[in-house]
Formats: sequence, C-alpha cells, structure tokens
Amino acid sequence: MTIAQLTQQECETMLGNLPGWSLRSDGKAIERTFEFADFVRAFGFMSSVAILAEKQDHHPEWFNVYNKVEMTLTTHDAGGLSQRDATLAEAIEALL
Ligand SMILES: C[C@H](O)[C@H](O)[C@H]1CNC2=NC(N)=NC(=O)C2=N1
Repeated sequence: MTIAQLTQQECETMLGNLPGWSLRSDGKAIERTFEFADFVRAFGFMSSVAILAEKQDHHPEWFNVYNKVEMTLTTHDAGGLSQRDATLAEAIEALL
C-alpha cells in the first residue's frame, strides 16, 4: 500500500502539535521517551498503546527498560513520516 509522506511544512505543523516529540536526525521518524513511576505503569501504557496500534493498523517501534519507554513512529509503507504517525502520536498523548 502506498502512503504519502508528509511535506516539510506538515512535519513542522505535526511537531508543533506534539510537544515532547522530536524529529529523528534522518527526518523519517518522530521519537519520544516516556517515563513512569514503575514498570507496571510503563507496561500498562504499552498495553494501551498496543490496542491503539491495532485499531489504527499502525505500530510503533519501541524499547522498554523498567519504567522507561522509548518510542519511534514512522510509516514503513511510506518510507518516512505520514499522517498515520501524527494520528497515532496524538492518540498516545491522549492516554497520558
Ligand atoms: C500491511 C502493513 O503491514 C500494514 O498496513 C501496516 C501495519 N503497521 C504499520 N506500522 C507502521 N509503523 N508502518 C506501516 O507501514 C504499517 N503497515
């Protein structure tokens, strides 16, 4: 499935609406680290994100150590950032 990449302007607008997220150095993904009180809360967050990801058919790349979750969003089918990344990031922020 071919999905359109965001334009430079759309990327800037997206990041302006997503404080805490930053653009990866190659410009093809956005990243954010989440920190929770303990592992159980971090894993509960990941479980909630997993349900969102399935609903949106759009999945994060992530790494968890104890209470920290490092998350990267990119659209593999687009080879970079797409509206799907913005939509998922906004839904994730709404969980906090
Ligand atoms: C067939 C394809 O794997 C699906 O359309 C979805 C699954 N989840 C996905 N997640 C992400 N991050 N990028 C994708 O391109 C993607 N594609």
